[in-house]
Amino acid sequence: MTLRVGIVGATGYTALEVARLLLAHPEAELVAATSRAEDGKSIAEIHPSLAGRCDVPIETLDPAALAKKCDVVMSCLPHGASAETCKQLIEHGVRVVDFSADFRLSSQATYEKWYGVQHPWPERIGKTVYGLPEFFADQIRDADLVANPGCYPTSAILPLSPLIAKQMIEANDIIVDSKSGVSGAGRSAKIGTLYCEVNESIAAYGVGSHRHQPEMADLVHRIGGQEISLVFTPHLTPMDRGILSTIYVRPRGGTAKQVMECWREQYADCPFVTPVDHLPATKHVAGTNHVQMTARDAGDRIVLVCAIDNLTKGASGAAIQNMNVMFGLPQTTGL
Ligand SMILES: NC(=O)C1=CN([C@@H]2O[C@H](COP(=O)(O)OP(=O)(O)OC[C@H]3O[C@@H](n4cnc5c(N)ncnc54)[C@H](OP(=O)(O)O)[C@@H]3O)[C@@H](O)[C@H]2O)C=CC1
Ligand SMILES: CC(=O)N[C@@H](CCC(=O)OP(=O)(O)O)C(=O)O
Repeated sequence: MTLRVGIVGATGYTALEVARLLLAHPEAELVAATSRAEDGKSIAEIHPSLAGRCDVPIETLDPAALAKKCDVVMSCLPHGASAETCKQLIEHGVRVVDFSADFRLSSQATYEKWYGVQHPWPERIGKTVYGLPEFFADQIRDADLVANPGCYPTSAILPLSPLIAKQMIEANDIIVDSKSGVSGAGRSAKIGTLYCEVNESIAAYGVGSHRHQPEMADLVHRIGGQEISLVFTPHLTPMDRGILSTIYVRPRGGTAKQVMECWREQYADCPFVTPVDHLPATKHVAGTNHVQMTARDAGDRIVLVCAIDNLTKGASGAAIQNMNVMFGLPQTTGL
């Protein structure tokens, strides 16, 4: 039976990436798409790269109607708005992958501090599985709601967690320096993402205050069993898509070679995570769900370098991977 997939927030970049990936998925099909602004158009009118390949109409569907049409809904909404929609969809019996940060953290207080809003459904905080099948596939399988990871956190949690779990690095001395393509900021116009602002320029932002810092710390703690403290600095770079994270850690006696061995053992059965000998670049993973990472000795530190595509493994590819796990398909189906 073909899985019927719906998208809420169909005008955005992650929605386009879900639609693109579903075109190649042999067991799932996009059947419904909603938006507040573009009711009555087809999804290909909003995303011209889909022309001739996908003509799903964009409709105003209430959660009950959407739930009836779908086996799973991708909630591609911003944080805050997403939680309320997810709640209503689940109450109407459909399973949901939430792209926002609303259910990723394990504490309501941390969410409200970093996001500056009251949580609309606090009962589910700490009771929603984090959508990283590399660690949580068993819980994802039966979940009604999956909190799809943030893009930057994916690029830090995957390299760091096994090293913390094995106590190979100092837990309180970690620097995550990340660069992202502009699609990470979403499709709606903001001055900081205009061509003239980002072209031929790289800039740091959110220094010491970016909301992905607590997500990285929370998840590495949950997976690795040890509290960590880290500094995270994101940068906006003049490319469409991709994230490169350069992570500075202090080894507890080991070497980069041992880090690579640890990763190779940890991710041996994970089809999308590849420790590589070369220095990964965003181009090596662009448009794919793959994660490449490597480690190098550098004085009294080890430097970890991890590349992902923010729209694929950082968002929509991960969501399809999660959907596959939820419905008993191989993780790689359609990816
Ligand atoms: N871009 C990326 O690389 C990543 C994004 N994410 C997360 O995925 C989600 C979607 O991101 P992305 O596609 O980039 O975002 P976009 O800004 O491109 O699209 C978001 C969509 O949500 C709808 N929307 C916006 N505000 C509201 C609101 N208040 N209530 C209801 N609907 C609203 C809009 O549709 P309309 O106005 O037509 O209703 C819009 O199409 C966000 O939570 C984002 O943080 C996660 C990882 C990576
Ligand atoms: C380049 C850029 O602006 N990136 C976004 C992160 C996108 C993302 O993953 O955001 P959520 O955690 O909200 O889902 C940012 O820094 O806000």
